Order: sequence, then structure tokens, then C-alpha cells
Amino acid sequence: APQKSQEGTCKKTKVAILGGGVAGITAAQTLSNASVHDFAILEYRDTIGGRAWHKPFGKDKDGKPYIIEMGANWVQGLGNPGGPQNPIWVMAQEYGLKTHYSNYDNVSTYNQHGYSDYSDLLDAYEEAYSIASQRAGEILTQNLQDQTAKSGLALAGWNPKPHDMEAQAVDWWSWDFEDAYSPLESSLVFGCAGDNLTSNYFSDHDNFVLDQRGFNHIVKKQASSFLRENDPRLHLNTEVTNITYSDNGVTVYNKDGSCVEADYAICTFSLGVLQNDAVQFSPELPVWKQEAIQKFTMGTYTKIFFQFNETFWPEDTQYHLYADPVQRGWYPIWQSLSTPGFLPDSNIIFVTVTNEFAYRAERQSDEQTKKEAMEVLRKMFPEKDIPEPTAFMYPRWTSEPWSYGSYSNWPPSTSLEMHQNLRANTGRLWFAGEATSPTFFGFLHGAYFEGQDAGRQIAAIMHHHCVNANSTKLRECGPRKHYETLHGTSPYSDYTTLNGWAFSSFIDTNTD
Ligand SMILES: Cc1cc2nc3c(=O)[nH]c(=O)nc-3n(C[C@H](O)[C@H](O)[C@H](O)COP(=O)(O)OP(=O)(O)OC[C@H]3O[C@@H](n4cnc5c(N)ncnc54)[C@H](O)[C@@H]3O)c2cc1C
Repeated sequence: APQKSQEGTCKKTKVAILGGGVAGITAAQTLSNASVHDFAILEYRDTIGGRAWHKPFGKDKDGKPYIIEMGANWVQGLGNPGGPQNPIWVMAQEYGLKTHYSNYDNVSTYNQHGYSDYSDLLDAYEEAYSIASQRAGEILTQNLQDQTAKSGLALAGWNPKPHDMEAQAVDWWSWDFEDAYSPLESSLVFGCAGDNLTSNYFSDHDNFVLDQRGFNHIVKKQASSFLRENDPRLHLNTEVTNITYSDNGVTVYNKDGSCVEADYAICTFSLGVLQNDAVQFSPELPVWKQEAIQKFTMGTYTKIFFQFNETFWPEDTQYHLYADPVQRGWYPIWQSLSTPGFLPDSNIIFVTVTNEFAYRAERQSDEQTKKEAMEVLRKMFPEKDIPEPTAFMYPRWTSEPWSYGSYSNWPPSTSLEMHQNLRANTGRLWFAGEATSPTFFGFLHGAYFEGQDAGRQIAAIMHHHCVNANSTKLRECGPRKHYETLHGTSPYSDYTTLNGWAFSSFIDTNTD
């Protein structure tokens, strides 16, 4: 049970911002820009940036460790000249973040016998994907029944046989590598809409972040535009354990016994944190909210890093795709950092695994994971005499109590209305973050837009006026809508800012 609030013992503020990731910091910045300066940011860790999280790894020729990203690594969908720009890319440019173009066409394919050219399968996938994606658009606009991405792709001509492991590897690289979930576990409609929104509305260019200050450098810079050094409004090392909410205010209790009483709160904790009951809510969250929290899925995406004393792989190749003869998703994609434009001469390569294979790696020892992955490398490059790595490391995302997983995904048979229940406020408690973005879930820019939106809405309510009054005739003030009863699909007329759908998934700004 929550501690009883003893009158006058809690710190008082207008807006409590729970979490100092991109959503929380952007919400605070937005409030600040709207002249709401009385807020408090409560953050579990000793730094801001959340899932934009790095660690030192290995060493360079001077013995200094490299900084590598455990979490977010790309700015995805940069934007085209004259077109809409990804706000993360805008900040990356403004703050001089070091990035390099990620070329997904620069991929070599392998199987258990070494190099094997099955790149024609990549083209076959692409062809089917564009058909499936159009079909997804029809389903969305005509309010039809959603499908799994797997069935959508199969109907469009991409139907990898269970034992065709090269096709399975291509399937993994083309879908799971971004969504963390397989096409069978993903919504066709929202998987395709999400992909269109980032790679067409912005652009199909992604840049990989190599900045030795870490990706969260831009979040720190963003924060420094409205927070002073040692600003008393930023509370690091503060773990929220209970959130008591009503139509009149929110009281937040922390593990260290402190508490904050606010007129409004914005909870930006990950879907994984919400799903794992890491925080208690009083009263219990309403059923429509609990259903939404448990319906959407939290994926795990694990990068396993190796440093060697040489670069024995072709250093000009960015991606190496491995098809295991037995298991789909078995140490499938190897990314070289020891490549011009990245961290040349670092002799660092990493392999990414997702979900089941990520959980497995978390449960077993580092030694076991290293052994399995090294066997794969030796199969990919049979002609090389591959030494043991000099450094080895990987994060355990589902065990991190401040994240419980990597990023969210939409399973099949969801709807925009169901998702809106994830976004909707319960009394004075608001929700924002990567997972509450229907258009950009899973991305840093999703967290950014949702933090901005919650900040704007709350500032508008506090100032008794509406935001964006010119851009839409819809009423955007006041509490967010939620749906007590769900009907399985959402009519196209639902696709408005009222349900968080502020961008069109039918715009393609790419010229090629
Ligand atoms: C492995 C991985 C790879 C990714 N790759 C990319 C990528 O390449 N490109 C991209 O755009 N996105 C990527 N993402 C997604 C991106 O990192 C997230 O979308 C984004 O960082 C989410 O921001 P947020 O503010 O919503 O949540 P978070 O960053 O999770 O912020 C929430 C904050 O709340 C804090 N918190 C949690 N619980 C408590 C508590 N009880 N008390 C107090 N504080 C608490 C956390 O410490 C955290 O700082 C990746 C994520 C991961 C994990």
C-alpha cells in the first residue's frame, strides 16, 4: 500500500514528469516554452536520455575505451530538403552529433558453409513488401480487418518455406531486424503504416550514431536549453514506486521515501515498465487502460559486441547476414564498426538478436553466448583463422528495471482506438513515450512527438486555451479521449490528432 501522504511533506509542483528519456525531456522543454516553469523531472538513473544509453567498450590504440550504444543507434528517417524533418535529426545536426549513413544495400549473405549469394531473395522480399504495404493502406482506409504481416506478405508473394533457411534469414532481416518481432507477431496495417511514416514521410535514409559522447549527448544539449546546471527541478537517482492519481491531481511516491504532489503528471515509463507492474497505481488503472498496456508488445533487441585484434571480415561491408541451417534468428546480422566512416580500425563487430534469442542470451552466461556466436563467425568465414575476441559485451534489456525490454510493437488485431487507450490520460495522470505514438512507435522521434504533445496539451489546459487551433477544426483541448468499448477496427475518420494520428502515412517524400 502507498504511504499515506502526510500533509505538507511532499514537494509541490505543477507538473511532475516521470522519466528523463526523450519523451520526458521534450515534455519539460515544451512546458518551459509555454511558460510553465514549475515542474519536476523524476528519473530512476543517474543520467538523462533513457533508452539512448551507451557504455564504454574495448579500447582504441591509446588504450581508451570506445563509447558504444546499448540502445537506440540510428536516427531513422532523416527527412528530405524542403520536406518534413525528423526532430531527432534536427537536434543531431544542431548539436553536431557524429553519424554515418547506414547503407542497407551494403549487405553480404552467408550460410553455414560461408559466403553464399542469396541477395536475389532480398529483391523478392522488397517487391512483395510494396504490394503488401499498399494492401495495408487499403485495409486502413476502408476499415477492414487487419492481418498478420506474415499473411499480408504471403498474399503479396513472399511466403518463405519453413525449411528454406536463406529465405528465413532474409525474412528476419527485412522484418524482425526493425520490429524485433516476426511478421507473424506483427500487425500488417500498423507495421506498414509505421514503416511508411518514418521512411517515406521523413525519408528512407537512416544514419548510424558513432558519437563518442554518446547518442544522449543531444538529449543533454536539449535539456541544457531550459535547465540550469544542477537544476533543482531534475531529480536523478529517483525511483518512482507509486502513483496516486485523481481528477484533481497526482501524488508520486519514490523509493527513497520522498514524494511529489503535482497538479498534473506525465508518465513516460516504457511499456515494459508498465507491463511488469514495476510501479503501483492508486487507484488501480481502469480496465480499458490495463487492457491496452497488456495488448501491445515490448520487444527485445540485443546487440552483442566483439572486439578483435584484427578486422578479419571485409571492412567495406556494413552488414553480414547469416542463415543458420536450423534456427531462424540464430546470430543473424553482423554489423561492422571497423569500417570507413564508422569506427575505422576499431576491430569491433556486433551481432543483433531479438526476442527469444535475446531472452536466451540474457539467461545464459556471457561465456556461452560468446561461444555460440564465435561458432557462427567461424562458419561465415571458414577460410579465416579467427582469434578469440579481446573484448565482449552485451546488455540484458528485459532485466533492466527501468525499461524491461527495448521498444514496443503492434501485434495483429489491434486498432487505433485500442492504441488510443494507451495514450489516454486517467484523471490528471497523462502518458507519453515511444509506445504511445501510433505513428512512430519504437523510435526516438515517436518519444519526442508524444512528449511534446503531452506538454502542449497540459500547458493549454493550464492556460485555458487550445493548441493548434488553426491547423485543425478538431477540439484538441481537454482530456484525451478513450474508448470504453472496442470494436476491433477503427474507421478512417478516427485517424486524426484526437487519436494521436498527426501525420499521414500516405506521403512519400523520397524522390528515388
Ligand atoms: C536496443 C534498442 C535499440 C533501439 N534502436 C533505435 C534506433 O536505432 N532508432 C530509434 O529511433 N529508436 C531506437 N530505439 C527506441 C528508442 O530508444 C526509444 O523509442 C526511446 O528512447 C524511448 O524514449 P522514451 O522517453 O519514450 O522512454 P525511455 O527512454 O525509456 O525514458 C523513460 C525514462 O523513465 C525512467 N524510468 C523508468 N522507470 C522509472 C521509475 N520507476 N522511476 C523513475 N524513472 C523511471 C527510465 O530510466 C527512462 O530514463 C531503440 C531502443 C532500444 C532499447
